[in-house]
Amino acid sequence: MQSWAWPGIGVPSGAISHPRQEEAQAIDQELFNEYKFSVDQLMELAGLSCATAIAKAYPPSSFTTSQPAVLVVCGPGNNGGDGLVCARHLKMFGYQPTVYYPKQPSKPLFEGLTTQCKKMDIPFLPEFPAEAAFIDELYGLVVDAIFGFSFKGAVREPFGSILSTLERVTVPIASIDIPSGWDVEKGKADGLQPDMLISLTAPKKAAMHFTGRYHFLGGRFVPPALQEKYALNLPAYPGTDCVLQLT
Ligand SMILES: NC(=O)C1=CN([C@@H]2O[C@H](COP(=O)(O)OP(=O)(O)OC[C@H]3O[C@@H](n4cnc5c(N)ncnc54)[C@H](OP(=O)(O)O)[C@@H]3O)[C@@H](O)[C@H]2O)[C@H](O)CC1
Ligand SMILES: [K+]
Repeated sequence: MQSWAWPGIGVPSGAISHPRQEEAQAIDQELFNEYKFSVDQLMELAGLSCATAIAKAYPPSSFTTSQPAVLVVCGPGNNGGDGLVCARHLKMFGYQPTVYYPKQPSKPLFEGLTTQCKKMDIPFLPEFPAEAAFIDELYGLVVDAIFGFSFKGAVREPFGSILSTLERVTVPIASIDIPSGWDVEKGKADGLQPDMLISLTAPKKAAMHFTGRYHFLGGRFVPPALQEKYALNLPAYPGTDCVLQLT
């Protein structure tokens, strides 16, 4: 299909920008404070982008498990919220998602997203599988929605153990925004090495260290003036698509 841009968004001639951690957080804050988006709005678009990118890279027919079973691991912040939205859309798309959500914030946004998933018969695991082999046996894909662009420092439990198990799984991992455990700018050579990365808004600096097969851009909600202010130089999304394959 031919690519075209919405009026007002030029097709950039240079390379896509890779914001640093502080820039990514500043863009996020500006979307909320200056542009008056609500978190729920952007999270819905972010999570839908993730489910859409996953459906493009891993259609249900590509699964070798008896069902297109997906384990979605959610962290305590907004990256985890994107994971919950992604799980709900995956279910709508015909996948069988299961969620693991060990640190559930008592905030209406996350409680609402959790209820929505449960009412769609998406199971929540009470414990994380102890062995990577169990994950390989039961699921054809893992969605990593543990940490996004606010991750800092050494990983604290229970996420350290979860990440060390995920580092040993052999089924593909799709990371939302940042591979969890990675420094947002420097990456982590001995950390999780996902097969897919879905960068939201713009790929963060760490994305330059991504070596997996599929890199998608999602979160098609950044107004042109904000793209220009931060010189994001985003490529044009194809037609009305909410995702764009970068590699
Ligand atoms: N503009 C956009 O593109 C949008 C992106 N979205 C998604 O939001 C995340 C960023 O969300 P945020 O809530 O700011 O942060 P995180 O999800 O990355 O993580 C915050 C929580 O993680 C805990 N944390 C941080 N470091 C560690 C660590 N070393 N060990 C354990 N836990 C850690 C932190 O805990 P605290 O105790 O420090 O509070 C937080 O609980 C972005 O990446 C996108 O995925 C939005 O959905 C929409 C807009
Ligand atoms: K992540």
